[in-house]
Formats: sequence, C-alpha cells, structure tokens
Amino acid sequence: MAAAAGGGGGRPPGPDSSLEPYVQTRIFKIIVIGDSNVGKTCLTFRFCGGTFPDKTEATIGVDFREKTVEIEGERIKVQVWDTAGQERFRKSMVEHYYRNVHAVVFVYDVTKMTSFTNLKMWIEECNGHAVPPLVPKVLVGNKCDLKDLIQVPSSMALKFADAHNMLLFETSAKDPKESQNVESIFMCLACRLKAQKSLLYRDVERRPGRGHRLELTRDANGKNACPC
Ligand SMILES: Nc1nc2c(ncn2[C@@H]2O[C@H](COP(=O)(O)OP(=O)(O)OP(=O)(O)O)[C@@H](O)[C@H]2O)c(=O)[nH]1
Ligand SMILES: [Mg+2]
Repeated sequence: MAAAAGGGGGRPPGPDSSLEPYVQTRIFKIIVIGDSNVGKTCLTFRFCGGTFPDKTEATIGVDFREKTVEIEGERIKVQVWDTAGQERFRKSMVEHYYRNVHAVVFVYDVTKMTSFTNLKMWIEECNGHAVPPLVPKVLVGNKCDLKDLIQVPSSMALKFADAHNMLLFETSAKDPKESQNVESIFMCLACRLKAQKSLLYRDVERRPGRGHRLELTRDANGKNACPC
C-alpha cells in the first residue's frame, strides 16, 4: 500500500494525505463511582494496567485510564473515568462525570458497611443527572481478599443489586487471582454497549499508511465473547 516518496518507476503516486483512510473506533465512557477509599483507583489500574498500585492517594477530580479491547472483531476504546470519592475533590467535576456517560460502575468496600449503605446516595446522584435508564450499571464489592473483615454479606449485596437491576461483581483489585474477574466487569459493560447498535461512532482515528481498515479484524477463535 505504501508508495515510495517521489514516485517514479511506473508506480502509482502515493495517496493524498487528506484522503488517508480512517478507522472508526468507538469510545465507551465508563465512570467508576463510590465512597473514598473503596478501591476505585486500584480497580481501574488493575483493568487498564494489569497491576495493583503500590500506593495510591485520594483522587482529585478525575483520572483517566484507557484500554483498547477487541470484541467480536471490533476494536473498542474503553475510557475509564476514575472519579474522586471525597466531596471536596469532586464537587466541581460532577457534571463532567455524568455527561454523555455510557456505563456506570458503582463500587463499595465489602469490609465497610457504610460504603455499601452510601450506594443509595450515589445512585440518587446518578439519577439526578438524568442518566438514561438504558445506560448499563453494575455493582462491585471490592476488597474480597480481606476475608476475615467482611461486613457486607453477599446475600445483602445481591438483593440490592437485583432491586436496582444491576449485576453484582464481588472481587479484589489486590488479589492477582481476581484479575480476570476485574476484567469481566468492564468487558461485560463493553459487550452490552457494543450490542446497543445505536451508539454513535464518537471518535475517528486516523491511521496513516494502514490501508483501508473499515473492515474489522476478526478473532479467529471467537474469543472476547461477553463474559456475563
Ligand atoms: N486489601 C485490599 N486493599 C485494597 C483493594 N483495593 C484497594 N485497596 C486499598 O484501599 C485503599 C484505597 O484505594 P483507592 O483505589 O485509592 O481508593 P479510591 O476509591 O480510589 O479512593 P478516592 O480516590 O479517595 O475516591 C488503598 O490503600 C488501596 O491499597 C483490594 O482489593 N484489597
Ligand atoms: Mg481514587
């Protein structure tokens, strides 16, 4: 596809750069919401970077993390908004969190009951920002590695999740054995969003010199099927 600069040799001229092919990559904006210290930063780190951070500080405003995934042959950019749990670090940003959001992850800490009871407030905040009912939402109980300290029984969390029409994931950002489960949270949402065909292509990526790529690469093994 690439043509030598300067032409000659009977070859066709290289493509005009303004006509370079585009690849359209959908971006799914997923926000992670919940009390301070429940592990939002660690969960997003685990999903996007594959590791558990040695040390975290309270998030101020928002941190963005991204991961490109492939689902049924389509490359999708999952843009994770790691929000601040502390009121003073989030109040000027709240509008931005919810604007054009595609999916919401509500997080609580299984070792801290107040982080679970506060979910009601987080859901109210979300509803108060006119997030459409079609926007998928999931519930995540984090820090399951701290088995002896668990305060929120699974049965209670499941009941709450059912009542709010959400899937429940109980996991640990810290335990490497749970990394697949953490991945499933975001992949499940991405799969659901992909199935909502009405979502617009929100991002157009220019990929010079790669030929026409509007036809999408296919996973020969049919991997990346929806985990939920
Ligand atoms: N044992 C255990 N500790 C965790 C886990 N996830 C996070 N932590 C710890 O919990 C503390 C808070 O984690 P963060 O990810 O910074 O919490 P956050 O929800 O982002 O907090 P804010 O940014 O203030 O909203 C840190 O000390 C983490 O190391 C987990 O799965 N297990
Ligand atoms: Mg944080």
